[in-house]
Amino acid sequence: MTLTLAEIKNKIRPTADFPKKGILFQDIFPIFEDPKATESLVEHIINHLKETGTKVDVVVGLDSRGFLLGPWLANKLSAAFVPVRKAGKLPPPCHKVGYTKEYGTDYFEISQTAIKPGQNVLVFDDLIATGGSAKAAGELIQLCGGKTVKYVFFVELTFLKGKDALDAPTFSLFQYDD
Ligand SMILES: O=P(O)(O)OC[C@H]1O[C@H](OP(=O)(O)OP(=O)(O)O)[C@H](O)[C@@H]1O
Ligand SMILES: Nc1ncnc2[nH]cnc12
Ligand SMILES: [Mg+2]
Repeated sequence: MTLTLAEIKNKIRPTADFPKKGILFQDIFPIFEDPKATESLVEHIINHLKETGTKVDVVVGLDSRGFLLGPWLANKLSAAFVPVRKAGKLPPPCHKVGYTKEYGTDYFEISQTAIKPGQNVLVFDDLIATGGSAKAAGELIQLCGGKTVKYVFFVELTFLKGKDALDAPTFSLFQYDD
């Protein structure tokens, strides 16, 4: 039995002032404590992609929470999976970009050879806040010659307007507006 979006959203656990004062942290890990909820999450995403006829050659998952379902989605779409990793984790040659997220700054890297020029890429992550992380992933995909066709998240913090920074349409299952 597939869980409804409302049933899955109920499992997300908010914590005030984590990891920094002023941040309301939305913890998605309790969803994964329930295998049915996890499976339903995948089903809801795949149904949307099928309904919208999204053609995907490569799913790019963002280190680290984008690795939770990225390979699973790639498998369901018969697509490749490619990781974007935090700096220093992937062997060279890599492309590298710096970015700012809701509670810090970081660097992301991608293997220069993992995406072939012209491939259609879907970026997957658990959550979009300011959009800094997803935008950096889009820049890395451009450096590889790939074309980002969609950004997919479970959670969107709409009040931070992260999707305005992105170069392709976004899809999110759960929105929080404060
Ligand atoms: O839209 P933004 O403001 O860029 O924030 C969103 C990003 O922040 C979190 O990752 P984080 O870097 O905290 O690390 P993790 O995935 O390894 O937990 C989250 O998983 C997203 O990747
Ligand atoms: N408010 C938030 N909750 C969980 N993960 C996040 N990543 C960036 N902002 C976040
Ligand atoms: Mg992350």
